[in-house]
Amino acid sequence: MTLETTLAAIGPADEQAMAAARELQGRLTKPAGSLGVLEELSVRLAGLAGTCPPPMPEPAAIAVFAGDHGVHAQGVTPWPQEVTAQMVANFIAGGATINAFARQVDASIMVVDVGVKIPLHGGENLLEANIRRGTHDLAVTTAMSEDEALTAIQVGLSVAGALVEGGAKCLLTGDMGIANTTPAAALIAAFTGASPADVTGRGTGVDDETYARKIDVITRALALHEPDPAQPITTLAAVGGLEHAALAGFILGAASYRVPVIIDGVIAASAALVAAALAPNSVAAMVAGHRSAEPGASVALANLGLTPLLDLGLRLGEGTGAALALPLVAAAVRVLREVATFDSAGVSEK
Ligand SMILES: Cc1cc2ncn([C@H]3O[C@H](COP(=O)(O)O)[C@@H](O)[C@H]3O)c2cc1C
Ligand SMILES: O=C(O)c1cccnc1
Repeated sequence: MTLETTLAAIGPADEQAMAAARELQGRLTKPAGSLGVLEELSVRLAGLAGTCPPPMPEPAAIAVFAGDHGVHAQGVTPWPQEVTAQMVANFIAGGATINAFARQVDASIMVVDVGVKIPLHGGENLLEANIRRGTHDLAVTTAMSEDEALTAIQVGLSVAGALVEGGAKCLLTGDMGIANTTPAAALIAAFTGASPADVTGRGTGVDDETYARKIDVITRALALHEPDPAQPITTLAAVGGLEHAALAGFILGAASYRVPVIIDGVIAASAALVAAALAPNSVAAMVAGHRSAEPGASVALANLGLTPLLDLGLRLGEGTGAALALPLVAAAVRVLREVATFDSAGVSEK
């Protein structure tokens, strides 16, 4: 699928299926509204699937998109860039937190190299789709060309397509890329109009000095590029990252198949803003897994009108918050599929 045909395929939520889900929730053997956010989620998932009840989000597939960042040169993170490649090797070996969580929730993991600096070697769950070995420094020039951003989006679209065609009923976003909270914050500032100070966080846990430098780097980048949110690809190319671009494509791909996509933390949330700017209806496919400790994530989710399911103070990325939210998404659907109605169970109504 090309980006153009994908965008054209992303329609609005099905109002009839949503009305049916709302009506069914009111007949199930529990006080109406008593499942709070999960009821709203079930209604949204019915609207996405175009049927009530919607399918269970199983099997679920996580895609971890990895890339490096030229802005690392500005000293926005204490970690060396080679950690990106080393962590990709860890994902392939099954030893990272996301591997443990994926096993916990029975989701598959695919790792996609879209921009890692150091060449990676094999592994059956590694997709080698490197576009360039790290972006340029967004504080001094555009991070990537628009062609490169489009190619990365295309990789994300293809990965979503392959996973859904392979049977996945729910997609989960994952990321790995030392320094990638900086382009994420820059994208969130560019698309929401929020100030750099309000969207910049401490990423892997940077000290006060690095934190102040990060805000300054993002402020300078926005002054240099003057990104226009009405030009999403130009904005993405100027201040984004290759994994952010691929994630935007992945989210759009899920939306075009009308399959839910669980948004993880701040990197995925920034990519979700790109996706929404390209196809506003894609928001119907997005489920916010959790509220990352990165302040930009909350700004982005509020802008998208999404309520995060979990709030655990997570600030890891990799897809960890999305994985932990998966059982809640499944539970929300299971209610519509399995809970008896007052009528069928012979329970008296008020
Ligand atoms: C060992 C390690 C494992 C990680 N797994 C995810 N991240 C997360 O932290 C990085 C972003 O934070 P910053 O912008 O501060 O560099 C990304 O790689 C993200 O996926 C990790 C970071 C480290 C160090
Ligand atoms: O919210 C995230 O995704 C996140 C936060 C800190 C570091 N890396 C990722």
